[in-house]
Amino acid sequence: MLSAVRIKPDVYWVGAVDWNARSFHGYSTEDGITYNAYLILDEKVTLIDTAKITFKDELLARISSVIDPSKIDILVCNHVEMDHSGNVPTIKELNPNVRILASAPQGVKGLTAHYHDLGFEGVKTGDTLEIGKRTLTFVQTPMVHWPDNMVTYDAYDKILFSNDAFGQHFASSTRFDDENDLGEVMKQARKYYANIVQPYRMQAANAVKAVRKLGPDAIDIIAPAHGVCWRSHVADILDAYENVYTSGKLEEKALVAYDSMWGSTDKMAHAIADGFLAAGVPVRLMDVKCTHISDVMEEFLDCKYVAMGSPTLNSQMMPPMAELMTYMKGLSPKNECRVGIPFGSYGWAPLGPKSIASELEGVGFDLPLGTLACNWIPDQAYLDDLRQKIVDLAK
Ligand SMILES: Cc1cc2nc3c(=O)[nH]c(=O)nc-3n(C[C@H](O)[C@H](O)[C@H](O)COP(=O)(O)O)c2cc1C
Repeated sequence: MLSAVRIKPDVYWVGAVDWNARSFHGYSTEDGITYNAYLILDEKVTLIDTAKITFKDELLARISSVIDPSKIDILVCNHVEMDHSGNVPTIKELNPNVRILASAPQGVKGLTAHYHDLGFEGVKTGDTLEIGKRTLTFVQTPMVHWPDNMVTYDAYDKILFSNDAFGQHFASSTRFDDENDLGEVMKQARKYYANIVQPYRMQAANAVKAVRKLGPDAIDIIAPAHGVCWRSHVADILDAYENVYTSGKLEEKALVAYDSMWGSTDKMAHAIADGFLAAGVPVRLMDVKCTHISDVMEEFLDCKYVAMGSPTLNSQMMPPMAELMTYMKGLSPKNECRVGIPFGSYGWAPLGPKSIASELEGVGFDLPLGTLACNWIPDQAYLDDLRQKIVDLAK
């Protein structure tokens, strides 16, 4: 039976677990997804967020295990995206008098565009709403991940309903960080940041500042809209957001991502990786034929050295590399300290590696070695020289 999960007295997780989701708008979700909604039983019964429309039955079954869903008085919509708002019309149908709150003006505008005018009410940063013994405080967090995003703080229970911030795509049968392998949860939190929140680094950093402002003892639980709730590792996830994800600090690490048709660019990739290892720099080598672009971007997040390689195919780079370049540009990882190493093989005109170079330059990379283009198949002397160039660069 699908039941609600109590996360504090009178506060329940009533979301849905999408065990089989393997792609979320192009992001690979090997561990599945959850759509988290939270129910607060107070004088005014309040629901925070809903779930994707296809999980209507699961959402309603979990709510029904504690209360008749038509008794929901207030629905707080922290984010317009349909994985959270998909069942807003469902709740409205069940109780036409429900008050539906979203950020002003973007949340109200966005919900109206998605579901027509259901009488949405706008709230702004610092606005509060008494629902009984609890008072909810709203803080707008624009662009974490859309312009409408906001978080809701419940000071009575010390819960921050953070929506996309601090989320992870991680389906599990338990609802808390400490009930799961922390390494796996942190890895998914990092991948989530790298693929969803990264373009809005400053806004995410501001959201963390707003959380810090609440004070060191203000939060028992961070309850995001995806993945598990942070209870035992609140400090760890705040620290990761502050000091790793949003800090812009780069580690002495290297990523080598590439494609190859006949093995020449692959040989170059291995020589580059060997060079980094010889210089004592940890490296990850990722052939994009067998590595998803969202995994490449997770690795990319705090790498100082980024080597990207492609042979030349019909005067272009290989399409899987072009896909990665487009995706990387969208995530706008501008960082003037990042070192780019474009490389690849060609037959008669090195346009594959050259177009990689111009894409890397376009996102602000420094290219100290220029474009490393090899005509046809690299021999051992070429590979030794390439390896040495990397050693010299990294040292
Ligand atoms: C379908 C095809 C199209 C190619 N088009 C070009 C091209 O437009 N310009 C060029 O310089 N080389 C071209 N080449 C040659 C490759 O770039 C060359 O074989 C290179 O060494 C392949 O590197 P790889 O072993 O890493 O795949 C082409 C090769 C193939 C198979």
